[in-house]
Amino acid sequence: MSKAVLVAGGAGYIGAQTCKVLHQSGYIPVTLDSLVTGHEGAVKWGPLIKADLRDREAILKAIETYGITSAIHFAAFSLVGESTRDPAKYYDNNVAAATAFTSALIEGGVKAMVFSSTAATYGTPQSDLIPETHPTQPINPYGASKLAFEQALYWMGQAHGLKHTILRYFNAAGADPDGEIGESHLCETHLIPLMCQAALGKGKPLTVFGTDYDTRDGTPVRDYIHVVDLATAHVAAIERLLNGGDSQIFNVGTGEGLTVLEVIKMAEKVLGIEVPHSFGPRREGDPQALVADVAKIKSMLDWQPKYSDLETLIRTAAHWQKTRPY
Ligand SMILES: NC(=O)c1ccc[n+]([C@@H]2O[C@H](COP(=O)([O-])OP(=O)(O)OC[C@H]3O[C@@H](n4cnc5c(N)ncnc54)[C@H](O)[C@@H]3O)[C@@H](O)[C@H]2O)c1
Ligand SMILES: O=c1ccn([C@@H]2O[C@H](COP(=O)(O)OP(=O)(O)O[C@H]3O[C@H](CO)[C@@H](O)[C@H](O)[C@H]3O)[C@@H](O)[C@H]2O)c(=O)[nH]1
Repeated sequence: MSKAVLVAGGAGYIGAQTCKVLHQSGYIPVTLDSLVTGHEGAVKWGPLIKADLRDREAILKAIETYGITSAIHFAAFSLVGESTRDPAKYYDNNVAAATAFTSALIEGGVKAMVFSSTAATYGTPQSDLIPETHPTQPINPYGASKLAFEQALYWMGQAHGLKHTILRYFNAAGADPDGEIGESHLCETHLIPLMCQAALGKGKPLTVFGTDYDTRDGTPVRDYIHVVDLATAHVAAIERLLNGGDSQIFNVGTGEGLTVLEVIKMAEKVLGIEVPHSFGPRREGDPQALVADVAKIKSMLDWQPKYSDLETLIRTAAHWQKTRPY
């Protein structure tokens, strides 16, 4: 069994962390990334091939050079707001380029693939906990593009025998506990990094988007999952496929929901500093609550979150924001 895994998007936030955990688990992560939103400095645990998802020749050459038999696909655009303004950009990269990438993998004889999907495929939740069987009715082009590729992958798997695991992440957060890598998006929209930047005086005061939701304190509820726990879920998923496992969809979250104000209060306690914030209107497209039902991944992948308590999420995210080299 080859130990080399092709990681498309390995220079990004979640991809780089997964490369680190792959390396710690005895694999060789081979990153394929155009660096459109990623960072060369985040690729530390294996080679970097600077190429686009559509670069068939580069993909086939990588497969041959490193003896690759499995891949993880992180490379995508993922800004919900931008997707509503420019849906074609999202279908082009997240569906068309992803399909070209997968075709090249199949041509090169790759038999196993893990794909980064999202809770945004579900749309407005119809239950407190969202199981994988929940209806998928995305309410923005980003979620729709991820769902469209899930479906393309299903049919390509049926036609060509490509076994795949779809991981639907809830809210990725936190940073490498060793401080080597972390979240560094040029256009940052996520709560936890923006909150840490505000607290550390490195960014604008935070605006809390909406206080009139039907939740404990009026602010939206999310299921925050530490990036290291996400990374270990990918390694478990690839190992299951390499050991003959069938194609499956898994939620990746904690099963616990936290409001925006609970996150801010914990940050003030953990960091011992005030988070400057004000209250604004709801952000368009934000669902009231998104919390994963994680029974399936816990039983079938034998996976448990270890770093996703709110204190560790905030400590690691804040440490990264204080010291980050990129
Ligand atoms: N961050 C979250 O909370 C979250 C939640 C659910 C799902 N996801 C999914 O996880 C994946 C990774 O997210 P992230 O936050 O690490 O994003 P990121 O922007 O940090 O990483 C994406 C990486 O893919 C690369 N890339 C994009 N398009 C490419 C292309 N056509 N060819 C080659 N490389 C390309 C970028 O340069 C970047 O390094 C995405 O697919 C995203 O949709 C993220
Ligand atoms: O400046 C900010 C930023 C965010 N929020 C709130 O914080 C929560 C979390 O927001 P954010 O960190 O932007 O994440 P989400 O919008 O929930 O989306 C993330 O989580 C989804 C799955 O749950 C993924 O599909 C997306 O890719 C990923 O960005 C939401 O209630 C926002 O309204 C604020 O109040 N102020």
